[in-house]
Amino acid sequence: MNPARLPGAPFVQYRGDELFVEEVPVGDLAREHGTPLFVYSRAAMLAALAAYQRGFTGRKAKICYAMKANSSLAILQVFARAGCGFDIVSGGELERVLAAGASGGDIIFSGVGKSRREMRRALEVGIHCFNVESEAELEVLSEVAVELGTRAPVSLRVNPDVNPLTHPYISTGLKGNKFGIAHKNALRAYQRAAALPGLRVVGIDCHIGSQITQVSPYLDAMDRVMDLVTQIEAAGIPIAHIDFGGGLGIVYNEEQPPAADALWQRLLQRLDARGFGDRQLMIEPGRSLVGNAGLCVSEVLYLKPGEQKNFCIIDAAMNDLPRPAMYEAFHQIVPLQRRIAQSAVYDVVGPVCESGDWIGRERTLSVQPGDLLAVLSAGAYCMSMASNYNARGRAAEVLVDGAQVHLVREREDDADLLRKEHLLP
Ligand SMILES: Cc1ncc(COP(=O)(O)O)c(C=O)c1O
Ligand SMILES: N[C@@H](CCCC[NH3+])C(=O)O
Repeated sequence: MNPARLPGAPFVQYRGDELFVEEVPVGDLAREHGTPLFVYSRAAMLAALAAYQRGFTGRKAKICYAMKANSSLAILQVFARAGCGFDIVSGGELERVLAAGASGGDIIFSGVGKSRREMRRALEVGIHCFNVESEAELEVLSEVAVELGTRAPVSLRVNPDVNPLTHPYISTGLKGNKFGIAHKNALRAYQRAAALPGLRVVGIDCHIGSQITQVSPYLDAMDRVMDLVTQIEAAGIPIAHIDFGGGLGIVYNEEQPPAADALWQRLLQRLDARGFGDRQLMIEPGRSLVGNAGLCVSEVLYLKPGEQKNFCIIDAAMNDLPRPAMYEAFHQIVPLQRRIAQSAVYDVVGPVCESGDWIGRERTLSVQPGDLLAVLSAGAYCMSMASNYNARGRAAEVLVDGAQVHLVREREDDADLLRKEHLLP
């Protein structure tokens, strides 16, 4: 049966009719570790990173993995060991990335709602900079830094009002979004930052959205950021680095996003043409580094013919794979063992008590109860958004490295779920 390779799943392929991740049959992993089970390919992550590194050859650039995409410790370790920095959005992410071996100087801190406690801790560990998202946050950060007798390095996240041409829930750089400081107020905010006693301006930042599959929104945002840098520097405030955020899309179905190196070739041409090519650059990719490197294995529990539809009920659910419920997102679903047998059209759903608990709609599958399925492109925004809804423990995770398998997260059991709660007297 062909094709052996699956679109959007590098390092995942059929050998004969059996699905492998790198050198390992995925079915063996499910039998050993149970389901639902996330499986990641280390080689796929490093290949995705290498595309960015190629794109920046000969440039001053720092790749800061946006760890919200997948903050499992082993994945952070892979990127830390490969020399990445990290984009974080909470004190929890800060502690995780430090635990995985990153150092403070490799970390940038984004997010609209940083608390004083989070700011203090980030200053104590010497992070590279705060991406500040409002004028009010500038004031608070300055106060916290003064209390600690230091100056906080800041980069202001500007909202360029550019449409990233993606799902509205994951657009962040439009006027109506909560993120960043409006383009028209940015100069004023920089002047305020430069005057505050606890701040040191180091850069400018912008991130317009996620799962972007076209180059033009990046070019538009870049133009607006470069216009601003010119204005801010004319006002006497030097900008040491420019951060263009993340957002590059991946293949879930039939998308055709540019490769990271091709995208950056285009963007660097524009930067060079405008005389900004020798600046220190930063980027914050998340999904494009891990999304296609992971899959989730699930067992078929029941087949349920309905009046209007057939349902294929699997043991993974919206608490494990929230993207379909949240964004009507598409993930490919393939069998671990291909077979020539009669197929039918199913809605693939989980056991959670919500009609929104579906993983795939109208999929043609040849399945029986007990079969194993793989939900592809599940490396980003799946485990990191997983929940315990319906008192379901979160899945286990394994990382495949060639023929080696590492269990990197154990399955949460019922005792784990009860641990932090107290009965009334
Ligand atoms: C500030 C910031 N940087 C980086 C990212 C990473 O985005 P993506 O996973 O689309 O690359 C996000 C998420 O959209 C973000 O909010
Ligand atoms: N969680 C979103 C991406 C959000 C990006 C964070 N700003 C997704 O799965 O597509």
